[in-house]
Amino acid sequence: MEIPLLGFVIPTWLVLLATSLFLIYKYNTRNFNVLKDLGLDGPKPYPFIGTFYRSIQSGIGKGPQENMLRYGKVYAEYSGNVPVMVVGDPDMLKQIMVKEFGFFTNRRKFGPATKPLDKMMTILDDDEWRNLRNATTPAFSGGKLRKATKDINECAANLMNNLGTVADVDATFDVKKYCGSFSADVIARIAYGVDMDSQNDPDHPFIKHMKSSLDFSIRKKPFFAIAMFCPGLLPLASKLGFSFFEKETLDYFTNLVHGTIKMRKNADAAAPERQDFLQVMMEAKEMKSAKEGLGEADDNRQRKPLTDAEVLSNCIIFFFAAYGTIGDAMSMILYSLADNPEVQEKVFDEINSVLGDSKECSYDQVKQLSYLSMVVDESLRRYPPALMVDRLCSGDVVIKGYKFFKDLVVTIPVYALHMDPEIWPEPEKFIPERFTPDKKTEMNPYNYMPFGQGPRHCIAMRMALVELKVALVHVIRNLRIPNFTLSSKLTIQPSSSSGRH
Ligand code: HEM
Repeated sequence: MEIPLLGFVIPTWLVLLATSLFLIYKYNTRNFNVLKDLGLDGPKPYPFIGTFYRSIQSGIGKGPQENMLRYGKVYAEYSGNVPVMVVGDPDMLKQIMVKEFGFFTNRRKFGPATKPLDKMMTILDDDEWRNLRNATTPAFSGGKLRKATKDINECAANLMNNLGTVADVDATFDVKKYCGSFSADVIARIAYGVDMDSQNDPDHPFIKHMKSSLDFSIRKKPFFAIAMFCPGLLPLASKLGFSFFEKETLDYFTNLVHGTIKMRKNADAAAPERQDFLQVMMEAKEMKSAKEGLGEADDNRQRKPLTDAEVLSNCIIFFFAAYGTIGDAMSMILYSLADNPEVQEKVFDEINSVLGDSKECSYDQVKQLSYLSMVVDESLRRYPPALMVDRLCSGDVVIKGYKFFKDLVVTIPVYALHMDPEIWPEPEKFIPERFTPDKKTEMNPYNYMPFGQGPRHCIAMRMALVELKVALVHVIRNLRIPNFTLSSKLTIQPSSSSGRH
């Protein structure tokens, strides 16, 4: 059949195709005025990809940095066709992350959650999240961390020995792999009581699975590209079997966790009771410790027992969270020290004066390393492992004249905040003195948030900081780092040639 139009005869299939394309286009761009109507400016969105092309052009962290300079501290982005309000204004962030937390408790979802990761703390909502966070917070108390410092020291000594050994035979090597393994060994020991030693075995299945999980190239992770460009297609992609993680990887971690739980249950009843993360989770499942150690997010609601799925999901996610973030943070601190030899020397001197002859760094000594602390803070400012965090709005609320509505995604551009020249003069420069104790007291915490902010900030923040500092104590005390390229290849001079002992 053919349709006459303006003197031309057009085949029906062509008319149907054009109409379908037009309707798809209209459907896909239907939200493009939502934020404009609320008075927000931003880069021009395109059908299907929204404004994500800006991040591809400039880098995931740098896109918002450039946009903030151009459109101001509150502006509009589109993730595919999903409206996203980017907020870099510290007063508004205080409202969103703390004062109006009730409206911004949850995070954005990237597609349907799949087993065994469907109950991870990072993606749970509202009361389910609160219950889990309250149950697990006691596992990260100061007392537990103090006890764990011995294990952290042993893993850090192992890291230093491995870096020293590899530096003797190989001028350049991938430092992130070693730092990530260090962190994985720490979490395996202090959270699950397992002596994993992935550092000494580069072919350890843990490392293989972790590396493949954290490879976000489009070839390896088409699901990631779909999540960024066309989030609307995620349910379909999920049904077609696409996922962030390979099945083999999830099976590996499931077996690892189940094996550890089984071992723990079969353990000698006379053995001293463990106090680690796994024990806290297992007790929360039995409701044994419901009364003690109420978490910071606790609002006295009825505590519910954790389910098997919650225990499994969260045991797995802790490995992922620890490997990627600590590996990134530690590599970038070592890079900063190599790039600033005078800072490295100062850190070296401070470590020696605080530790004296002691081989290990105690929890109290960690607190005395004030210059090292400034170095870590500055490196996390300059190179935050999490470039942005987000919140999902659950209802209508007005903050500083801006209207937020249900299901609006709010992005907090951490990297852009940390690189704002109004707050951090010469932001590209590595200057630990930005974080002297006095300056830290005066600082607006909503301009600096490598671990997020408010009740949903990183649950392991204190542990991560102790881990990083203890690892640095062992490495810097014994090895000099003269060279480091940003392709994450580090050159280290071992103690024999550097004169460090
Ligand atoms: C340098 C290391 C680390 C950095 C920079 C980091 C950063 C972050 C950030 C930015 C968030 C989001 C906070 C927010 O939304 O306000 C987060 C959440 C989280 N992190 Fe970390 N993290 C680190 C290490 C770790 C480690 C070692 C673990 C586990 C042992 C961990 C477990 C988690 C969990 C479970 C959450 C979700 C908290 C919730 O939703 O309540 N992180 N982290």
